[in-house]
Amino acid sequence: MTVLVTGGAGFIGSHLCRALAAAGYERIVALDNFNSYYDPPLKRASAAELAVLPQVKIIEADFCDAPAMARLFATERFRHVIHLGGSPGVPYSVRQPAEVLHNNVQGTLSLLEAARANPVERFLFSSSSTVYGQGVAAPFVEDAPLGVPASPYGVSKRAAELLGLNYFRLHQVPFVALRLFNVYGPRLRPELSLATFARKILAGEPLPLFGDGSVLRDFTHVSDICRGILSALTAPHVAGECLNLGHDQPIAMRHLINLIEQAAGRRAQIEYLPPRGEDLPLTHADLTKSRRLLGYSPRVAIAEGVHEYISWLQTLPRSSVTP
Ligand SMILES: Cc1cn([C@H]2C[C@H](O)[C@@H](COP(=O)(O)OP(=O)(O)O[C@H]3O[C@H](C)C(=O)[C@H](O)[C@H]3O)O2)c(=O)[nH]c1=O
Repeated sequence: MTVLVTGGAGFIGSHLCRALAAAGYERIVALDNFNSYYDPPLKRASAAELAVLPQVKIIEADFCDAPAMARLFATERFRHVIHLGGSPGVPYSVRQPAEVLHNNVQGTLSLLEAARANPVERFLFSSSSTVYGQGVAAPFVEDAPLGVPASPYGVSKRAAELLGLNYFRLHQVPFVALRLFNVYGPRLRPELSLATFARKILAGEPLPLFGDGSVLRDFTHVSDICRGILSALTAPHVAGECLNLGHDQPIAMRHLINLIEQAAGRRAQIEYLPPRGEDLPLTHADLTKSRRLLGYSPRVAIAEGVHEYISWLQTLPRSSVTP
């Protein structure tokens, strides 16, 4: 019985494949198209480390290629699909909306179609806190009305959620939308705030801060996210649901900078830039539903996670840390 992980060589995917193997899943297909969204050698290195695990098979393919996915699903007979892949960047989606909509919506559709023809026990989709949009009261509750997303990325995640929920109703694909809140940890994508700030501070360069540092983010450690995903594979009564995987303790960006300063033992220089229209002022997960349905309870405090991240960054060769 095989589990498919799309985006398997990416940041969350590479952690998840290890967590699945450690939890006893014996065959894991990590699908990735190794696109150039961020440093391809980083992903190749991550895939090479994964390939050492006997449970993991890496397949290089594009999940937007519907005929290829139909063939793959017919051959592999997946038990579970965990769809993490896609175009992940909020500002990138403002620059390249067509590409992001294609990868995140068309790509999800081609996997849903393949799962419709080759039934699976669970289809987990990595959605995002960005679907909550503007003007929603915090903490964000899954079944309360949503605002308009601030970015094409948020739109694409909401559209993909709606497709999956529709396939659950029409075709009984056991779809679950997991709304992830600012996931971080070792191997974090280098363009995100924690990675950017840490690299700049270690290099003694000014870091770019959009706004005055009061933006709040509910940073969630990747190990907590992996525990939530594993629970969602087997928990009863979750098909057709949207569930938050967050930390429920938002911090201001200026506090994040302080934590990095403490962990790195260096002071930050800050270049203040105007706020960006695509950024929500706040993300904050209400965890009532995911605690009830998944037994989800995040364990890693942000100070501990930032410390771990800085220690990991300092193990890398100097050339790959330089911003
Ligand atoms: C890279 C960068 C960011 N920022 C600001 C922009 C935001 O207000 C805040 C957090 O940005 P970050 O890049 O950490 O992540 P988000 O834009 O919240 O989006 C991320 O979290 C959601 C849930 C996803 O679903 C996305 O996949 C993921 O990209 O810091 C800066 O001020 N300077 C910088 O250099």
